Amino acid sequence: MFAVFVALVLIVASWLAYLYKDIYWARKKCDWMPHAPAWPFIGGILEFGGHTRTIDDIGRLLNNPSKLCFLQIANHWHIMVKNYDLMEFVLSSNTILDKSSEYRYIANWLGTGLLTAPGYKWRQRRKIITPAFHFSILEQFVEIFEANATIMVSKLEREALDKESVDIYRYITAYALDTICETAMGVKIDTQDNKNQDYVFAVKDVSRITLTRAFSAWRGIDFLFQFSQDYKNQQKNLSILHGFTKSIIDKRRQLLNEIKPNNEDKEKDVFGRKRKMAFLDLLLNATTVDGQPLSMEDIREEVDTFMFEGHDTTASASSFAIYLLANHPEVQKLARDEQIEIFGKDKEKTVCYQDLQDMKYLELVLKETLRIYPSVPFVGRITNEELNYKGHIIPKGTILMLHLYGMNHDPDYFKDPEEFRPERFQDLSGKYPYSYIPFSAGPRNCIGQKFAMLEMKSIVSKVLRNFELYPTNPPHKLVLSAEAVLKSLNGVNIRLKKYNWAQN
Ligand code: HEM
Repeated sequence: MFAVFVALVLIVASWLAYLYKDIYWARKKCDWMPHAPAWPFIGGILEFGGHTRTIDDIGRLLNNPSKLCFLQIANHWHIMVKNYDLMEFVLSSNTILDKSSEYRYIANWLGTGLLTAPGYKWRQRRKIITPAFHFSILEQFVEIFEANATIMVSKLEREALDKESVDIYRYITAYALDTICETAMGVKIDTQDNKNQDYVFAVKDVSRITLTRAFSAWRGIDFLFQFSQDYKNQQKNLSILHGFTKSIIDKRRQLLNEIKPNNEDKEKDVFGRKRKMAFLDLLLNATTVDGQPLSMEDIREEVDTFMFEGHDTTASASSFAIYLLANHPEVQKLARDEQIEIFGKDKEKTVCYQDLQDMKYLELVLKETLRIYPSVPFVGRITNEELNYKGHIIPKGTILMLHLYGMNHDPDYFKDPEEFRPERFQDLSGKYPYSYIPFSAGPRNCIGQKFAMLEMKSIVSKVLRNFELYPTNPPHKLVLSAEAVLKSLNGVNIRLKKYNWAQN
């Protein structure tokens, strides 16, 4: 019996030694930066006090002159980065392209689509997908943005006008889901009319579970996670999400087949309307380097990636922009004056791409919103070789956690960082380009950045043309949570009154 016990102890000890041996060396090699307190085995997990405190907790660890911190969590180690030079070094690199291990939680849903793809696969996919964001394609989407925004305005008029408080995020997120689905997949899902709610719920729940796993010592371990209730929820949700995407891909494939080739109608859809090119069409027609069409799985993971990256990010940012406008009447006035200049007497005139380009002040408002509330607060990479950075070693296998939120709120880069001042972007000299990178930077930057700015301008413009925005009484205080996308856990509440455009 004693021998079995000793054998067991030896097995466990060897297993732990195997798991933790690299950390010992990583610690030593990273002695050129401050280290977060670490307990045996669990490391620095106790430094974190739950997801509403993640931003502050990381900010605290980085509050030192180097703006760097070595952090061990279980058997992984991170370098947390708010240091300008290292941020630039990582993001501008053509070799530090692999995403960190936290992304594998979302990979259950997104597979290895563009966001999560390892470097070698990413290059090929990025080449295939880049044309989908050409100006001529984005231009076609303006009509879809506007049509869905009209539905949202009617809903707000019915349900939210003159109420004490309305959570604008709820409305914008449904708008953004409808919009990304119609643009990316070419189909309407009408979530604004309360359809496909199981899909909407599954999107939300999978995002929540992803965050919980990224910041939990035991849920991050696949073997333990499979015994939790969230594992069961996740499996159910994934089957809804993947089933939905597959059925959409099938429908779109069928629709494209029904359009007669070499026929003057080929630019029209089956309903006789001018056919819009969806990203999905591009994927259905794409081939790999060896001339093979993309498989169903290849297409599905890209469509899921766009559904995720393309709605939650813009929904959060647009809601925060509207919240900031409601709380800053002088900025709201300037933004509306610009709308009046562009739309003249007719607030319902057909909006075109150029109109959105002309909204220069609104663009400053959105940039400043993304500085204060960056939709993606952190970006993670992993090193797959040992790196030499200014004579220091960054070991192979290091997770580099880039704190975009922290940079944006650092007074060394932005004077009075907590103040909402869109004008600051008018004369930002460009001295520190990597201090403001809401869409990341370098080769793996956000492919949807132009799409996002257009969509956000479109929806905020529509709201400004139809409503006066006010803070709630007392003013609503946001409870921020750094999920995969930055959110407010208690909603984004404001008050709305009808804006009388005729007075202009
Ligand atoms: C306010 C809106 C948005 C913000 C702030 C934003 C921000 C970002 C950031 C920071 C990254 C880098 C993520 C990382 O390295 O982990 C990224 C990547 C990406 N974004 Fe966006 N995004 C926005 C909207 C969109 C939209 C609308 C789409 C699609 C229509 C999109 C699609 C993507 C994709 C596919 C990637 C991965 C790119 C690659 O690795 O090549 N994003 N985004």
